[in-house]
Amino acid sequence: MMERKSVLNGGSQNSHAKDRAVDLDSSIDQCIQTRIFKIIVIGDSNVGNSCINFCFCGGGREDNTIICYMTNFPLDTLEIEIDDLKIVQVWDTAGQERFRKSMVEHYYRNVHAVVFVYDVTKMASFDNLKMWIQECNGHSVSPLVPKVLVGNKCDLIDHIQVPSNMALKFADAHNMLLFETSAKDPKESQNVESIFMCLACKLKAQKSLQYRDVEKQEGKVKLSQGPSTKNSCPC
Ligand SMILES: Nc1nc2c(ncn2[C@@H]2O[C@H](COP(=O)(O)OP(=O)(O)OP(=O)(O)O)[C@@H](O)[C@H]2O)c(=O)[nH]1
Repeated sequence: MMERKSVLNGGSQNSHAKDRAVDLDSSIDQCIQTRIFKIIVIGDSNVGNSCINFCFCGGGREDNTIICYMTNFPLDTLEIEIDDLKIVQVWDTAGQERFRKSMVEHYYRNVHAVVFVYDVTKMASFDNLKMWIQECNGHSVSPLVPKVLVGNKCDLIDHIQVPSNMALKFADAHNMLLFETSAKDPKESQNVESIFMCLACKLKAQKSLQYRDVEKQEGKVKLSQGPSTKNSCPC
């Protein structure tokens, strides 16, 4: 919260001045609250990117701390609000290669977090992760940008080709957390949620750091976040 004392002190100020000060405060607060993060979901066509997004968005959430809605053009976009964060998640549409290539620059620009997805029943989709990581790095996505690895379709237990320990090794080597999920099995939907909650946590932590930087640089406008009272980070 922004410190308000310096603006509101001075008993002779009339109520209009106070109202203006409060307006200023709330517009700054609003500015903070609508900070937008862009998360991209990358992986071979058919691994389940869209289903994962839909599962998270439409998965029958009982609380109302997360609000999400989708648009379809030019890319599918999912907006998620978590506490005071607004997260924008964008993913490839229908695996259309021609479309993807023409949008690729736009896709990677100003990204805040990356989710790499493979299909646990298709070794090729796991092998191709190297190519996706290369493409991501080739578009100057900073190593500091949080990245997670998701093995989807783990409900198809009789068809699993990518063993967990192999995926874990890969995730470790690339400094990522691994989530094994199913966008189809409701019992696994918690894991889908954990992916985005984990990223939200990381992004929130980064945001706190940025606030402290502002605090240091600008003595007058003091932006700081109080310590979190509950830790809902699943990672
Ligand atoms: N069994 C199972 N099927 C899944 C799962 N997730 C997705 N699918 C199915 O896999 C197929 C592809 O899912 P999509 O979400 O469209 O995959 P995508 O990665 O978005 O594919 P593109 O749109 O081509 O990029 C669909 O038939 C889904 O129903 C899962 O967790 N388990």
